[in-house]
Amino acid sequence: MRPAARVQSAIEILDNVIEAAATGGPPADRILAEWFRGHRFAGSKDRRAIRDLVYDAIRACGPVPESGRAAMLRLVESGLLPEDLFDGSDYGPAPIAKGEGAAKCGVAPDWLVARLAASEIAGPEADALLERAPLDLRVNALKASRASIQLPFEAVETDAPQGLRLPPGSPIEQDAAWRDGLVEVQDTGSQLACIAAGVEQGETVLDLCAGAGGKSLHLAAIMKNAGRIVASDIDRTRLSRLAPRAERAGATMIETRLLDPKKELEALSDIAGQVDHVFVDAPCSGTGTWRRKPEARWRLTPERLAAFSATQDMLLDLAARLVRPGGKLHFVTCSLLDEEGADRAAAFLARHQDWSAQPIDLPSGRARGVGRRLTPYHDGTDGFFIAGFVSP
Ligand SMILES: C[S@@+](CC[C@H](N)C(=O)[O-])C[C@H]1O[C@@H](n2cnc3c(N)ncnc32)[C@H](O)[C@@H]1O
Repeated sequence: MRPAARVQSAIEILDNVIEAAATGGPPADRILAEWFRGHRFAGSKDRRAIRDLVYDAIRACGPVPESGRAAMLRLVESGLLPEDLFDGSDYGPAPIAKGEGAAKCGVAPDWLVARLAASEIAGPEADALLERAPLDLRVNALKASRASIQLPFEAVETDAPQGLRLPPGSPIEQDAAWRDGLVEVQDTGSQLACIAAGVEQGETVLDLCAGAGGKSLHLAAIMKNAGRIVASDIDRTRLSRLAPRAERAGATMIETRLLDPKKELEALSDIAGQVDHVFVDAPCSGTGTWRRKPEARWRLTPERLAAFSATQDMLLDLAARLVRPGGKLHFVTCSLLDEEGADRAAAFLARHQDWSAQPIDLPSGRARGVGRRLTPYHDGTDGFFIAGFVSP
């Protein structure tokens, strides 16, 4: 494809990304994958170039752009794309009209920039939310160790005990080490959140919002497969991905429970008040993962954010009913907003005055309220908030 045709393709894809953000449609990576499936003539170099154009444009536009073309013009205005590619050629974009405006640049929509600033994420802390994320691995201690694993990529050790960082785009999923379950793709921040929980061998642990089990697998490795992990979620599709992953990883201690929304306690009533440690990796806005999903900031609204906070409160209260006397509860979100972090932890303690906060002992991050916060700028990880509580 000619460079101008690639730009026009990126414009069309961006139109779909913008529409999906407004209507709750698929994320950008799925829209790209679908477009490539329908346009087989695009070779691997075309695909890479188009993907880069789309993601560069998403990162460059703070508020939702009016159109894919306006988003692409933002790249021209910022000096990241030559103007002469808008040449009006066959399959290329029409020439830039006099006075035609580019979309607004910035970190996020204005309301969200203000909320981030109120949570002390501004300047370089805010800019770092849109950098490209590295590719982090966790060596699966059930099958291998960081000291002895051999990988065909240059890898550097991270702050997580079994963490490795590879050059972005390393095709790890084609490597035997990944296929045989010796390594898992897991951001360092996510690894540190599991380490911070301090689960121990022999315990009964509930991973209340387990999703596809990224953290359940890590908790099983920390516990050396000794004890019991109940992994629950309301999302059947995500939860169904856990069993094959656990098998690959050799994690034999995990059982899954599908929950009914609003009736979560019913499916967990047999372990209510008996769990040594409940881990709540709560659903959130994902402001800490914009490096991987930059279009997520176009999807968020003040109403959706308030709904996430309410769900987090509900899940924390539910978790408190499941923990045994003297047991522990850890609350984690991949958000940098206090309304999904320090404020939720403080509100929990205000509602449960007989519980106490447990300090988070980590080499990375900084104290935030009663918990700890990791940020892309300060820690080079996805953004996370982690708080711990002990039951009376
Ligand atoms: C941040 S994700 C979890 C990611 C997962 N722990 C991992 O490490 O891959 C949050 C999860 O919470 C789940 N969730 C949302 N509402 C829930 C509820 N009421 N009860 C349990 N899980 C819920 C979502 O389906 C989603 O999978």
